[in-house]
Amino acid sequence: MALLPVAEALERLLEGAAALPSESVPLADAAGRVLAEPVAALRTQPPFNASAMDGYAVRYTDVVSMPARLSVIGMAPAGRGFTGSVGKGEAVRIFTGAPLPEGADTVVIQENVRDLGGGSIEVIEPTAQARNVRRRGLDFGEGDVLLHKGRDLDPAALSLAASANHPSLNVVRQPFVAIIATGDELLPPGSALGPDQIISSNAYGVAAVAQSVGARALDLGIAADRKDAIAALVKKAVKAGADVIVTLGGASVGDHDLIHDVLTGEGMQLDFWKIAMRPGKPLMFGRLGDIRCVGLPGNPVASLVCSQLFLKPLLARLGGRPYRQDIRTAWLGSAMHANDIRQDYVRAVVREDAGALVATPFGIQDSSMLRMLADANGLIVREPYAPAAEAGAECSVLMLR
Ligand SMILES: Nc1nc2c(c(=O)[nH]1)N[C@H]1C(S)=C(S)[C@@H](COP(=O)(O)OP(=O)(O)OC[C@H]3O[C@@H](n4cnc5c(N)ncnc54)[C@H](O)[C@@H]3O)O[C@H]1N2
Ligand code: MOO
Repeated sequence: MALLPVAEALERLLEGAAALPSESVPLADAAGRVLAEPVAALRTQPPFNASAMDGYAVRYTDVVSMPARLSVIGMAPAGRGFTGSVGKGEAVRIFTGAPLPEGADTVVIQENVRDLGGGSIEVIEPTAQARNVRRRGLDFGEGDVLLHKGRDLDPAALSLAASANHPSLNVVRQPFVAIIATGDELLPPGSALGPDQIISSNAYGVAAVAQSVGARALDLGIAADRKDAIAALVKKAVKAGADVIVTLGGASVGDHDLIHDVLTGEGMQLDFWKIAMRPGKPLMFGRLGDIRCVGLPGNPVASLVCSQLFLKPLLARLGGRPYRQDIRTAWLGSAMHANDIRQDYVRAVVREDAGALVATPFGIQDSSMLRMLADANGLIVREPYAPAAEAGAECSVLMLR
């Protein structure tokens, strides 16, 4: 099978990927979710003309000339408005958030009032009409559309929805990813390893990639290099309701690379397998009914770079989130060789130098080397057959952090 260009692979992987159906969640569980529909206000806020300060509700015409002596006829704390009316020469003691009593149109802050005792006050500083009053509906009116479909429910959006009297919200269902590692050589972190064994590391990074775009990840553990063992975990993923099944390893051409056979045996229709990319050549993609199957290469760096380039945009789409890779222009910090047929993603340190970005690739790029990926903050993207480039030449960098 010819190697598929990266852009075409991404296009095929994203084909038909749209926001999943909505579900209603209580506000307390809605942080970070994506609105499936607009949110309109179920009430007006504030619902009445309200005092913005602690002080005295007065008639402006009474406090035009200073000092102005007024008699206090009642009290209006927040939550318990004064039911009478403020007449000429009268004031009501009022607190922040309380409804402005009938008759009054202005609030004088208490710092500008002298208490004369016996229910009398003297206003000693001039004020403006309607000062310290929040008009009814200042924030929003009933029926106003406050939040649009697709809005990420950040702190302000959540408090606004609560204030608009929504106890729950319709949000896009979170994409659910099941992750299956494969390989006889793999054991989970914390294991006592035999001489031929290594730690299964990929699932942790891949799950974090999924979570970074709001997906839920279920790590189904490690299947031995046997078709029945892998098939059992694939069945488990299907039963769990996965939207996406991610397999790790076994995607290449070796005798123990069984993923393709197992997935097609379970009913997957293969879309593509093997792409013109480094790292990540053996990437596989297919559909098992509505479930998308992404076969990531086993090499740890290939697993994570493919997750960044393919899994992240796919899950973002399914989750109703816009997503764009952060690609910037930089100068090369050191020379690079001519490239071959595979689009290259080269681990690099990107730093700012006199207002410009300089990207310096690491000398070794073996796709087993995780430490260098963790040290890198960007990937220099080199087109297939890019000619050799000198230090100082312009390049594209996909920022990782
Ligand atoms: N003859 C060929 N051999 C290989 C080719 C090829 O085109 N022809 N492609 C190479 C490339 S490129 C890659 S990438 C790897 C990927 O192969 P697989 O997807 O089949 O991965 P495995 O063989 O299962 O494992 C490769 C490597 O990664 C380690 N591994 C696997 N899973 C995990 C995990 N969950 N956590 C940590 N490390 C993992 C595994 O132990 C191997 O060392 O194939 C090349 N070969
Ligand atoms: O794609 Mo592989 O990751 O080049 O080693």
